[in-house]
Amino acid sequence: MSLKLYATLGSPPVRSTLLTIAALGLKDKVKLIPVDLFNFDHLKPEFVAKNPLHTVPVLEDGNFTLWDSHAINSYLVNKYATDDALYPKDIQKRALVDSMAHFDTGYLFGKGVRIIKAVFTTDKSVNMDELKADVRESYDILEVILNKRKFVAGDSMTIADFNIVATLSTTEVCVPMEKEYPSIDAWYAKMRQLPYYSINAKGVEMFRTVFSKLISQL
Ligand SMILES: N[C@@H](CCC(=O)N[C@@H](CS)C(=O)NCC(=O)O)C(=O)O
Repeated sequence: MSLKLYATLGSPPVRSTLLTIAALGLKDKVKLIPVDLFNFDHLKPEFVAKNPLHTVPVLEDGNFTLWDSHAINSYLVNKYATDDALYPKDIQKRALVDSMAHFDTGYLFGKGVRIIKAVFTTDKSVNMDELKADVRESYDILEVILNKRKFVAGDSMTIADFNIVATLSTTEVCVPMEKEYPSIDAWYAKMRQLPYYSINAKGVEMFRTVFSKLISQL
């Protein structure tokens, strides 16, 4: 096994993959290659050759290269897990996991990252109130989903929970929740109890430090 992950801990998608790696017990088998977004490592030709989207995370498994945390996480479970709990083989259960991956990409992370990009590039042209309202709408949607399920894609924890917890804990830094979300809170408490949750918590604190400094300059 020769696994490499191109990563930076501040990134929510990277953290979802690190949570997946921890859950699978692969931590000691994956070599982390740091990608410094502030140094524009991700725009260097050698990185763009691996991932034309120039995003982290990127996984290399031998000669196989894969980008996008959702694809990486499902690949890791498919290839290395001893059971299918984190990405069920049952077609309908798996479809629910996939639907939450798309919710992350299109809504929660998709909306939140627009704020993050604006702050990190000191782009003053965006309408921050509109962007924040979009993220808050995603919180409302997530509350409705979690009102009916114990975990984001059903009654047991899957890789979708790793994506959503990594994203939500980050968007919360940029867009604090303004009302009560009892179902999100109950789910969040379960996720925080994971023995390896500190991987995410550490990255969120790194993100908070940088974000707070930059937002004060915007
Ligand atoms: N859908 C992708 C999103 C990855 C993503 O946008 N990563 C950000 C860091 S949080 C990034 O690398 N941005 C650099 C860029 O867009 O050039 C995934 O889940 O991996």
